Parts: sequence; C-alpha cells; structure tokens
Amino acid sequence: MDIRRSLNSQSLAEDAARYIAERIRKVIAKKGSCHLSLAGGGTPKTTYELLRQQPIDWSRLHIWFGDERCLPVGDSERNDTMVRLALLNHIPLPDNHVHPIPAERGATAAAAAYTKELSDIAGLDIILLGMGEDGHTASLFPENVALELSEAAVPVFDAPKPPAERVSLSLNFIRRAEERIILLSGAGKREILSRIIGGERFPASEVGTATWFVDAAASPDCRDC
Ligand SMILES: O=C1O[C@H](COP(=O)(O)O)[C@@H](O)[C@H](O)[C@H]1O
Repeated sequence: MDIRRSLNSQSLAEDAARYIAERIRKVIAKKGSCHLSLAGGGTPKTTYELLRQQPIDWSRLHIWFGDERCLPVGDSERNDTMVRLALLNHIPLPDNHVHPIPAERGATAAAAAYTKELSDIAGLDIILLGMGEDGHTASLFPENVALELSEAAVPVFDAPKPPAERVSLSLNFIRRAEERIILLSGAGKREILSRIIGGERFPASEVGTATWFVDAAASPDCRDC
C-alpha cells in the first residue's frame, strides 16, 4: 500500500490538494483533458477548498461523482452540494463539465442514467475516495449486494449510514480508473485501516492500487496521537 502520512487533518488537506493538482496537470498535459471523480462525506471538504487555489487549467477538467445520496437537489446532505460549496462555485468550470448523479430520481433510474452518461467517456483518469468507519468506500458498504453489480454506476439500498438509498460507482468501474486516491482522517478510521493493513478485506481495500493520504489520528503507526 502506498500510504502518505500527514501530521493532522489540515496538513493532510494541504498535501492532498497539492498532489491532486499535480496529477490533474499531468493528465491534462498528456491527454488535453482530465476526468476527475470526487468523494463526498466530511473528509475531503478542506482539500477541495485548497484545491481551488491551485494553478489548474479548469476549462479542461470534467468533474464526476463517486457516489450520491438519494435526496432532493440542493439538500445539504448531498455530496454534490458540499462539492459545489467547497470547490465548484469558485472555479471557472464550464457547466457542461460537471456531471452530477441525478440521485433525486431514485437509485435505480439514477444509476442507469449515470451509467449511460459515463459510457460517453473512455474512463475516469483520477478517482478520489474516502472510507467510512465500517470500511465502506463511495457508497459500497460491506456485505451489500451492490458490491456484486458490475455496471459503471449501481443502485444502493439498505445502506447502514443514512440515507439508505444511494447511487455509487461500482467496484468494477472504480478499479478501471487510471488512478485512485483515498483520503483518511480522524481516529475513527484507525481501526479499519489497521485491519486493512493486516490483510482483512473491506470495500475500501478492494478498489485496486491506490495512494492513501492518512493523517496521524487515522494512522495505526501513530502511538502518541
Ligand atoms: O457516506 C459517505 O461516506 C464516505 C466517508 O465519509 P467521511 O465523512 O467519513 O469522510 C464518503 O467517502 C462517501 O462519499 C459518502 O457518501
């Protein structure tokens, strides 16, 4: 596992924002555009706020989402609401470069629509992911049937973390991206990370090769924090 440790959540956000910006620039230099998928939840918010200050040719970036909660557009618990407030509202990105998951239509219809939209591109260049305290990533929860589905975007029901109905990129599709970056912050993540390092399997450990940005509180090797 490629684990990059940061002192605290602020330095994790700084380190991750710098790294992500550098990766985006590399992809744009090579391909002319970059398809980036973003994570939701609380962990990446500061990273997004710092990412918007980085020198990036935003006109060449496309934003996708790793998962969405089935709530009305604009709901404060939606992942795309957080991403708009922290990043998208502050950068000159063409409207048609933002690809929200239409989760307000319900999980089944939204997953089908997003799978269709994703079929227009060759694949994602970079996927940012988080990990929950139960080892879930995107909206792929341990033992949930969505883990077995192979379309690009899949409906998720019975998620143990509210709301129960969600849409997620599938494990299959996440594995096919060019690059994965996982952000982990806080003591609540330490036990699961330690079990993953010890060889136990959780959805977050199954995404394929990834660069893990971990702060001291989440790090099993940090005895004093
Ligand atoms: O519900 C979700 O949880 C994970 C982890 O969130 P965090 O608040 O613990 O950082 C997140 O990656 C995912 O996008 C989100 O929908």
